[in-house]
Amino acid sequence: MGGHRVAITGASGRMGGELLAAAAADDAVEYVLAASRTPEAVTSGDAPSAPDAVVDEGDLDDALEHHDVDVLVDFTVPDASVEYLRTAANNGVAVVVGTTGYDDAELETLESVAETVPFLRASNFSRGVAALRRAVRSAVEALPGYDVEVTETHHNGKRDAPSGTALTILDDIDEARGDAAERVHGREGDQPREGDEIGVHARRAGDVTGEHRVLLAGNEEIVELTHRAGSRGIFAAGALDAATWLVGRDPGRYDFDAVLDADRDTGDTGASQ
Ligand SMILES: NC(=O)C1=CN([C@@H]2O[C@H](COP(=O)(O)OP(=O)(O)OC[C@H]3O[C@@H](n4cnc5c(N)ncnc54)[C@H](OP(=O)(O)O)[C@@H]3O)[C@@H](O)[C@H]2O)C=CC1
Ligand SMILES: O=C(O)C1=N[C@H](C(=O)O)C[C@H](O)C1
Repeated sequence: MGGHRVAITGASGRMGGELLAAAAADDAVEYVLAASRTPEAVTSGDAPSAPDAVVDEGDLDDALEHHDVDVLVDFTVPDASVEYLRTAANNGVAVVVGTTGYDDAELETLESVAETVPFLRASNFSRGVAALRRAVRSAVEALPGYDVEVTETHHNGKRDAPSGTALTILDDIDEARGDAAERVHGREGDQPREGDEIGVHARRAGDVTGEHRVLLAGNEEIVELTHRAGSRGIFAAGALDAATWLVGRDPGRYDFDAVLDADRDTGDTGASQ
């Protein structure tokens, strides 16, 4: 076989479960170590997605070496994630990170692992959002002076707002405009739109997997670009593709776009029939 060995932190979470299922179906993955602060809650036994081993988060350090892990995939919460990544870096294990909601200090610590190991972080591992980002950059460049508003909708269990993807799209818009616009979160009372500010709206409802919408309006016309995730499986599959791509690379920071570029070169677009 000769695939690689993956550790999944936060294995008891929504994304953790999806990653276990995707890893079980991925021929490039030879061995799965699941880690959690609640290992008893991790899918185990005879379930088709059951990992090869489950450890408590406190045992992660020893387990990475003992189970000869190549790459750690983390979708958890910022403070736990920073600790998991430090542990991975100390063990020379590559890291793929999907967690969102870091503050600036946490981000700095997180990114320092790239000095030691290959590190790839993305706020969204879907191919469709990568395409949405390209479309948004192109529309913003083509429509200078148009008003822009960004709206994201997620399930009622999501902690961070605005979503990591919305923040990435806002950064993309700033880059395309060559300027950092003021971000107005929600709107209430006597608060008309001013200058080139960008309105940002976060909605939390039901079990919505994730929707991102960018509205550009001006010149008596409207352009709306929307991505809707149909399942969390797309994020898990993207993260595992990134893990496969990352194993064996030099220490440093890598982008999900590089993974997608490599897939396009080989004709693997991830599209189901
Ligand atoms: N980049 C991308 O493509 C995507 C990113 N995400 C991001 O992934 C992250 C996880 O999302 P989701 O799976 O829905 O969240 P969940 O709340 O379902 O899972 C979070 C996981 O983290 C664990 N956890 C929570 N708090 C702690 C803590 N203090 N110490 C250790 N472990 C902890 C939970 O453990 P326990 O089960 O014991 O509570 C659980 O396993 C979020 O930041 C989300 O935004 C989500 C989807 C796609
Ligand atoms: O928490 C989620 O669910 C998601 N989080 C990511 C984000 O914050 O952008 C990606 C996706 O939208 C789902």
